[in-house]
Amino acid sequence: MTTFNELGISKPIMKALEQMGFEEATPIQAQTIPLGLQGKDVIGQAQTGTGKTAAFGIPMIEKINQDVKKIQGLIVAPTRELAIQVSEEIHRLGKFKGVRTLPVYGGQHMDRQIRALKDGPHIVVATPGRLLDHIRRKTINTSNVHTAVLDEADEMLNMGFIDDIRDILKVIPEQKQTLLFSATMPKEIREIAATLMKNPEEVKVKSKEMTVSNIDQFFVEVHEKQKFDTLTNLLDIHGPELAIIFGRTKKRVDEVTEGLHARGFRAEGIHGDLTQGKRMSVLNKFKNGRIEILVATDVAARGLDISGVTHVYNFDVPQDPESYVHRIGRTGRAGKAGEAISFITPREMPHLHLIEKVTKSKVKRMDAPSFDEARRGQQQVTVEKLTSTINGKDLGDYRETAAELLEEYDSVTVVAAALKMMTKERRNAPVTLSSVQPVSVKKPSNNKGKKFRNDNNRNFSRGGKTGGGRNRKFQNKRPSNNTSRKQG
Ligand SMILES: Nc1ncnc2c1ncn2[C@@H]1O[C@H](COP(=O)(O)OP(=O)(O)OP(=O)(O)O)[C@@H](O)[C@H]1O
Ligand SMILES: [Mg+2]
Repeated sequence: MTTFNELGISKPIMKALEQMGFEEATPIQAQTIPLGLQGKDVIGQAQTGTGKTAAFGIPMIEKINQDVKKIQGLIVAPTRELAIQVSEEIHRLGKFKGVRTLPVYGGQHMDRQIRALKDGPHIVVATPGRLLDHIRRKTINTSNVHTAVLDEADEMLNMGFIDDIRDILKVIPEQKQTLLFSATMPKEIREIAATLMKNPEEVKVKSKEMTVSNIDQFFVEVHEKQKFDTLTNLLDIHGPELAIIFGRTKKRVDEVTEGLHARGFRAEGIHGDLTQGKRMSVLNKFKNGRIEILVATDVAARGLDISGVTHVYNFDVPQDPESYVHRIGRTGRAGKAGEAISFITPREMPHLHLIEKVTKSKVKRMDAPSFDEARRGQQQVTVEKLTSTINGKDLGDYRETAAELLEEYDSVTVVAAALKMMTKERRNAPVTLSSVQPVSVKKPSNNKGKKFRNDNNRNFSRGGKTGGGRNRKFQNKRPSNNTSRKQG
């Protein structure tokens, strides 16, 4: 265990960490903060939800001279929502030092952005396309940047972004420090990374699996046509606090969302075809629990840190093992428990085996529940609510009313009626989705860099609070590292 004090962190940042409830450094933070402070180039790999943002954020903030109103730190992230989230975390960490941070991303008014940039932020967190736009218009000056970070580095160095990244790094002073972070780092991407850095130190938090141990991983073998019923049955049984359902395409996301509405679930979809305003509003609704289900393309797979996500469903199997790691990593963050359930059609079983092999994790079989089991599962969710009320709350004058009721009816009838009222019975509306092709196994050598940038993967950004809170001690049962890659 390493305390932040031992890492030699300055007072204003210590104060921020205390306010954020960070009690001790996570392994990736303990290992990379000293290197960052020494000015070394670093490739940092650690599992999802283990605090990589602060691992690169803290040393960057330490090195900012807040009296110089120029951009000194640049962080590049693959999606808009992620740029906003990282910017918010950097703001929280740096506020007592007076460090000013600005997120800069596509889909936002250029004029407003230019005005905010004129105010002289110290750190800019940007998506690559919009950043390049500003560099070309000379509305962002990178000549004072001493630290550059690529968050989700393997994704940023993948086919869709690599040229932009090279162009961005070209205009930053040669003597800069470059930090690359991700939960996944396929070998061929690591090789590209090394060409952009000076003798980078590679820090890999040791762990057998790429995925975090606090996520229980399951698969359900299910035919395409049965997927939707299986999904709603599972949702009834699991009663997730917040759930993310990943679908392969935008159309798929829209159809699943509509289907869920038809069956009475509070769900909204998020993908790259929506306006930025809509994307933000959907994400915010999800974060404050006004909707309980987010249906998403891979645009939401990387980096997003939303507290309360208890379940991730891969309605469609992810295209590659790295995407699997990031998708399921939206739950089980900061030591919390989570469950991930992947739907696999019989023809896709080899693909599941590839995922297991590359991530070195065991995905357990779960039987698809029947409609009857789902009904009983729903009732069980109600029973749990009822028992926690019995145990936890002062029932006051409800007891009196209950006693009166029991003079008139027998106890089983009274409890059954209460359960029926409390249970959200689903409408069993028929839902048919358009058919899709099963995913086939890709040969491992098949230039991994060139993955399908199929959907809206680019330009996802997320806004809003990170799971804040007091005393957030990392209870990671088995701290380990992980791996990540593309999407955007
Ligand atoms: N030392 C710490 N103690 C307690 N909580 C922490 C600590 N460091 C980070 N956190 C919290 O843990 C959560 C996950 O952190 P973060 O988003 O940086 O993870 P990550 O490693 O970047 O994950 P991903 O690979 O999914 O991007 C955040 O809510 C963050 O505020
Ligand atoms: Mg991250």
